[in-house]
Amino acid sequence: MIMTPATTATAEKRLVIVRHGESLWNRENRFTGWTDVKLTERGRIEAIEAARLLKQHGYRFDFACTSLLVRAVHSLWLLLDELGQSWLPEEKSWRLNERHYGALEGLNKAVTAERYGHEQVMAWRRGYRAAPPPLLPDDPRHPGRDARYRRLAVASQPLSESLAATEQRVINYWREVIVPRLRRGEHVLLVSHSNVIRALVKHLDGLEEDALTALYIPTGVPIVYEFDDKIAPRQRYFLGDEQDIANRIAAVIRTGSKK
Ligand SMILES: O=C(O)[C@@H](CO)OP(=O)(O)O
Repeated sequence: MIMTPATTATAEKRLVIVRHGESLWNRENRFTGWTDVKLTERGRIEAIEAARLLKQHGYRFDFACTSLLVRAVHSLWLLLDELGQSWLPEEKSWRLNERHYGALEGLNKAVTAERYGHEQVMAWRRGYRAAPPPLLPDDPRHPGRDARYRRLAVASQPLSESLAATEQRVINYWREVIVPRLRRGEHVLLVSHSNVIRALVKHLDGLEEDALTALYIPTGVPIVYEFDDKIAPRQRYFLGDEQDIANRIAAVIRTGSKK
């Protein structure tokens, strides 16, 4: 992904993607997935700082979307508040939820690597086809037991997801909700999760599966996409200070080793 200064805040068809700020389980280095974990104070500040950067460069939005998980919802609300756009129409969708990490949710990533081996854990975390071990059908964390997923068809309630499966639902959302709005010239803000953003970037940039192992998404850094009339990406860049972004990416790469 290239990095350029934001000189085109008024581009006609634009999507800005922000990964939610640090969550309690990001801090503790635990697999999170569909577990609904709150932001840390640092995570709240990251969301506010992302909004300040957008504001400073003149970004405004017509529509915002996020997942059904509070770390993303609260990040969006903090962003909109700081942008002075809390009135914006917004939509929450399970399709923008983090990848379901199955039976790994709650486990420390470094401890899991000791138990299953580093290679296996990296295949689950950064590979494309490997799905983590699923939840058992009677697990109290089964999505069917959670009120927010009650209207979701049983076949769509995951017990674990590979990145490929995550990509499918994310692309459905992209095609059904975001593309029509971009075609109308709307500016869309999407606040979501690491693996949702990796899946969407793979799709938009036409990345090969192999390239995914090196694709890391820092928390709270706006990723800007500008599109042509056919909604093909014309430009994409991180917004912010290059060194700061490099440090944040390095911090994400280091996750996995902290107990
Ligand atoms: O635990 C998770 O839900 C995700 C994001 O924090 O982890 P990873 O980056 O390892 O895919």
